[in-house]
Amino acid sequence: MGKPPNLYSFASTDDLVPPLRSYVLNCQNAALERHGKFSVAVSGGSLPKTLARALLAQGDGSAEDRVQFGKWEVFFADERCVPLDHADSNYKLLKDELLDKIPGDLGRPAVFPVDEAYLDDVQEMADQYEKALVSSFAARDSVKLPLFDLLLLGCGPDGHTCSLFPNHPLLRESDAWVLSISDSPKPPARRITLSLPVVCHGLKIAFVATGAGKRDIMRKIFDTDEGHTLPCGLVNDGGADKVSWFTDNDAVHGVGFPRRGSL
Ligand SMILES: O=C(O)[C@H](O)[C@@H](O)[C@H](O)[C@H](O)COP(=O)(O)O
Repeated sequence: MGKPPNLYSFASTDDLVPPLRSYVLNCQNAALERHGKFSVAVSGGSLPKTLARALLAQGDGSAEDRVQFGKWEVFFADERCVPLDHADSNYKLLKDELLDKIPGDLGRPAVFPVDEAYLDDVQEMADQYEKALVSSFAARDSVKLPLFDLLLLGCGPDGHTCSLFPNHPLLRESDAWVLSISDSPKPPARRITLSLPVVCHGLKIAFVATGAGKRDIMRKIFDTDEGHTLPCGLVNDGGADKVSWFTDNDAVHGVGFPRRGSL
């Protein structure tokens, strides 16, 4: 097993937002230096709201603290098989919370939503999304797996992440980059998701988990053997010290796993 993941904990979500911004901007700046683009995959749930707070905040005016949205490529770590303007759509969530609020002078990200033409066929939707990734990544880097500069993920109360659920056969998928699921325990049932190997391959992988509702699952993920079998635990093990958790004290109350002091 590789090095342990980094667990950061802050007094509140308010206190988590500035370090999350610094972390994302460090990833952005390193990516821009490396290849002039910043490829990000984003989940749904509570993440887009917290992310928007971090990225739309007033910066300190320095070059390093500038969000260069015009150089971002935004993909979806998972998506629900619904129209893009549906209340359940992760694209709509991100658009409402963040994309529509980006000030013009920060540039417009290139955003890659799922193709609505395939709403009737979730497997085809996954295949088409994989094709979009192939065009963006394989064409650029001729890689076996897409290398996201950063994946921004949430953690469900059962330990799921993206639309990878505990004990689901999708966890064993090792070939496809994008998978379909028709029996998601969290509604809606039909979704697409990045595969576990793609998530773990990311250059940096960040989880944001806040609130007392996450306490039990955080203890399980970090302090028990069973935690290593849960999707979030599998990402911890597969991604090792590329993984960072941004949590508040409520979420990690009683967790024995050592926290890291600062970024
Ligand atoms: O579309 C989805 O359902 C999400 O991508 C899912 O994986 C989410 O990130 C977690 O369920 C955590 O959600 P919360 O942050 O709202 O707890």
